[in-house]
Amino acid sequence: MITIKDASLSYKRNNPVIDRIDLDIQPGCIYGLLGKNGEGKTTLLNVLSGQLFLNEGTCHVFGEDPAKRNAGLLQKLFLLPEEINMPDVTAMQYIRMYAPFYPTFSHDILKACFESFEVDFSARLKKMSQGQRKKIAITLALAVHTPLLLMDEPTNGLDIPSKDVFRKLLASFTNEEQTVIISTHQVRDLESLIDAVLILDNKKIILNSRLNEISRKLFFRLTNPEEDVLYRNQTPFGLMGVGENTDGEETPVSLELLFNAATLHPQEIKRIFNR
Ligand SMILES: Nc1ncnc2c1ncn2[C@@H]1O[C@H](COP(=O)(O)OP(=O)(O)OP(=O)(O)O)[C@@H](O)[C@H]1O
Repeated sequence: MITIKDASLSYKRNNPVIDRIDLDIQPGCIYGLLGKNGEGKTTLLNVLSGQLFLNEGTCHVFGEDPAKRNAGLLQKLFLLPEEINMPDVTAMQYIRMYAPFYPTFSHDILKACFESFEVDFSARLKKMSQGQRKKIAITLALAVHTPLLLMDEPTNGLDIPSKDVFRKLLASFTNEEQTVIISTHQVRDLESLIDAVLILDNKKIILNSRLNEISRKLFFRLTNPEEDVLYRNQTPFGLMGVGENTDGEETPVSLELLFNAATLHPQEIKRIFNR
């Protein structure tokens, strides 16, 4: 449903942010998009939503080039940006400004989000805190219920209980017909929510894999110092490590260990995932 081929984008001449990347995104999955600061996550989400244009290569979303900004395609996708400039209207007026554009808009989801986030939808956005405004923005993103939902750091600014509410709402109100891509540094907020991981590093996609494939190919557990691992980290419980899973071990994926292993050893990760 998303196919990117040989794609490059530069803000400055001869300095691409993404460089000849290929990417296939399957429908019906929640993807976690990970990458260090400045690696191009926001840029990629903007390309997918038709707000930035590639210098080279092609991008197709539901078979169309988002750069053409056809209304039919724009109705099928929604980008929740990290920072949003909101007008001086009430939360409900804000939602009503956008709702008519999206044929998939769901009043049931809207009601559930307002109730769960406990926000006053008659309050003016300009008088809300940053976190309260974020809840309104997330509410709109979930309620439009588009087949493709792109979220840039959605949990930034949310308090701890609201992060939990966000996870529950996302899990309840997305279905197999929707694809969600969530860019974040808060990997703990994504654990138990995502089905697949994308890692952007050094201008390339160095991993695009479902969690079940990741746990088939890698182990994540306490290790002894002599063991051959890709990356390990001292924790209060001992040395947690990630390594190639050659014995059919079944261990839960740690996104933090995975990210460190992949960015430190991209070639090894490529070898393991291509075998
Ligand atoms: N409008 C712009 N003009 C010039 N350079 C830009 C512009 N927007 C982003 N960049 C540069 O492109 C690179 C990628 O930025 P981007 O915001 O996509 O990264 P990111 O992975 O989302 O970062 P972060 O995790 O810090 O939010 C950075 O080096 C950034 O400085």
